[in-house]
Amino acid sequence: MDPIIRIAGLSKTYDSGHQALKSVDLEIGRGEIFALLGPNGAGKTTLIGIVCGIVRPTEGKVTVDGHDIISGFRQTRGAIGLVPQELTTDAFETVWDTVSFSRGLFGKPRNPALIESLLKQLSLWDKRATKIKELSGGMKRRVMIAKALSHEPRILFLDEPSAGVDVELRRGMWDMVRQLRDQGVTIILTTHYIEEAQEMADRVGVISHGELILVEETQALMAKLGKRELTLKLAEPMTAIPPELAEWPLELRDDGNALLYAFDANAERTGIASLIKRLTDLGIGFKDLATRESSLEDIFVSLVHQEKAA
Ligand SMILES: Nc1ncnc2c1ncn2[C@@H]1O[C@H](COP(=O)(O)OP(=O)(O)OP(=O)(O)O)[C@@H](O)[C@H]1O
Repeated sequence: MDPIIRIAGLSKTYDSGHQALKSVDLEIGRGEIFALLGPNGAGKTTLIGIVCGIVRPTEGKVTVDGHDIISGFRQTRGAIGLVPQELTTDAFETVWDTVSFSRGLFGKPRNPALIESLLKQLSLWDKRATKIKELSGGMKRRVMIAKALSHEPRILFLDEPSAGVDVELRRGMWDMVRQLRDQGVTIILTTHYIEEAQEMADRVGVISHGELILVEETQALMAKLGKRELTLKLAEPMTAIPPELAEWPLELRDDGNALLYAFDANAERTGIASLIKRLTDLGIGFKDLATRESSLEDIFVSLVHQEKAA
């Protein structure tokens, strides 16, 4: 991996005494899409804020494209586009003006052709003369993306890009993020929509209580921790799982109309054949049977749960 961002021993304690980050080490590869997952208050925004030079670290070192974020602030901030969680833009400005102005803030010469192509790519071209306050929430969010891209950054941070965005727009945004990656932009996103990470990210990092508890390639993580689930639709509903089935970790679902069995797909013996034989012996009939792979969401929930328990 050729890292574009290197984070080493990064800690942050706010003036309140709250430790939001605990010795985080992380490298982000050039041109990758990296998703940072974690429950509310885990420290994601703090981490992004530090890399972008908005929050001062308490300890540790961060470099962006070889430049230190503190001594080389101008170079590092210029390389980064940030789409914050909160919409921060002047409500009375037009789309065109606000995006053009953002470019100027980075000391870049005017480039109307670039602004035009950004607005077209983000389906904002026909809104270019509209005031921000007259836009829908999803449009405002796209304006924030256009602003963040206006100075042609090599790295884009998206903090909760899908919050409050409908499904169709979300898909459109994912396409745009992939296009940017194809153009060589490195993308780091935080998300609560695990599906978003599963769909887009090359790697995911899980942060909990300020600690980075896991960093892994998305596909490898799914393969390693992934479980499969077998659902048996019962011919007759059940009120309780019979004791004769105690050796399988079963759950009743769908008001007793279905039995769920989670198994390790990589194990030599899945236990399915013996379960079905036992059900037949007990005269328990089923109408249908289906298996499904667990999602990144299941994996994430169990990881954070395990960490809490520890
Ligand atoms: N300026 C601040 N002063 C004191 N504490 C802060 C400050 N900013 C954030 N915190 C605390 O630091 C912790 C991490 O916050 P942060 O915003 O980084 O979390 P997050 O993972 O981005 O959460 P969310 O998913 O809710 O955005 C939280 O407990 C938060 O209350």
